[in-house]
Amino acid sequence: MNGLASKNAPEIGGYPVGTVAHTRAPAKLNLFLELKARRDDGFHEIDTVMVPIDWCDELRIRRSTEPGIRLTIDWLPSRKVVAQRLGIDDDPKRSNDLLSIPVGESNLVSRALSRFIAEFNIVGGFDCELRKSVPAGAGMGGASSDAASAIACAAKLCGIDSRHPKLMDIAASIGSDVPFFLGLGINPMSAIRATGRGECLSPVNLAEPLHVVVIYPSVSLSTGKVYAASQVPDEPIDGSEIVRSLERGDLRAITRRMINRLSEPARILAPQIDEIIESVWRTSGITCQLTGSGSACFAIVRSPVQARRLANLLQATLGRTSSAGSGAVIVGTRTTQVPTTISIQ
Ligand SMILES: C[C@@](CO)(OP(=O)(O)O)[C@H](O)COP(=O)(O)OP(=O)(O)OC[C@H]1O[C@@H](n2ccc(N)nc2=O)[C@H](O)[C@@H]1O
Ligand SMILES: Nc1ncnc2c1ncn2[C@@H]1O[C@H](COP(=O)(O)OP(=O)(O)O)[C@@H](O)[C@H]1O
Repeated sequence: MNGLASKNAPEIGGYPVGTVAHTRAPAKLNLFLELKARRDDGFHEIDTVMVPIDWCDELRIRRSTEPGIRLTIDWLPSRKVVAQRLGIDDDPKRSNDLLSIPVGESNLVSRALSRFIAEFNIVGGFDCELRKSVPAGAGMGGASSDAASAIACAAKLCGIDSRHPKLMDIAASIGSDVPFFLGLGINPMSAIRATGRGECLSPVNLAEPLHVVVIYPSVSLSTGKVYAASQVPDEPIDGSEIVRSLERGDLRAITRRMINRLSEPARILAPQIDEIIESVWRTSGITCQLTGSGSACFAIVRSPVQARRLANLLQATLGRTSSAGSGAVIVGTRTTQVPTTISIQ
């Protein structure tokens, strides 16, 4: 028990009941993603280089005496505004899948916290407020990042060391990308190379932050379906070259070495991706690439000013030309770090 416990609060380890941990859960981009082999357990051996970016969900977790997890979800700045940007109906009854985030055990926040409670024999439970900003099914790892943030907040609230090895086990059991967002043992870092099924991590020191424009069309893709439609190449490309370019800060070389082996299956499942890539090229002459299993794409630019300019240009063009007749969320942002700060209230 630490010295912050109030006199009347039940002592169940860590901070007292009622304490709230608040954090921002960043999205990620895959600058490089190669498939090395298909495994017998249904997963693929991959070689990927990921960067966390400053486009974040917000998560507040409160310790409670009541067992179990209670989760509420809302969109930032509001469901209505996000629906407008995507050119979709915001009425949950006539709903579309794009804004429907599962509550209950299929939400990775709930799943991660349930595992956490079981692993550490925690007395009581957690009340969670998740405010989504990162689109789902975008290849930006929103759900994985939320889960990692939930684990990190719960550990802090319960007085468990952030480097406790069980936290990594819980993370890996929730999803291949969750260990990356937990940032364990590589604290703090700006990029990471992940191998295995995504859980073997080694830090990459970016020479300088990268400025990016991210474009999310009104379509979400299932990671499992995209992997299922993918092909492992006969001669996979190695990620070491792009790692060297990132560490040198050579933007031209970085852009030249970016690849995503999941692009092909994702483009077949969602033709909007081609439209985005072509539109960015036509507008700016800059290479645009899919992140993860899609559907979001990104372009690396030289400065925040160029990011703003390109984002504005794309906002005008993509809305008009989209074959789906719908909008897109376009954000100019930059790389950030994981893990992010957790504040205690
Ligand atoms: C493609 C990537 C690239 O960073 O990101 P996203 O597009 O999901 O953000 C990841 O490999 C996704 O990791 P994650 O989203 O955690 O996937 P998981 O829940 O572990 O797996 C979902 C499904 O994708 C397939 N899968 C996932 C990871 C992997 N290395 N090989 C696979 O074949 C499996 O069929 C698995 O059942
Ligand atoms: N906290 C969460 N936020 C968003 N989606 C979630 C969450 N928990 C579970 N999901 C489910 O996981 C799916 C994939 O989530 P996400 O990580 O956003 O996509 P991706 O794997 O493409 O990066 C969503 O479509 C949704 O059904």
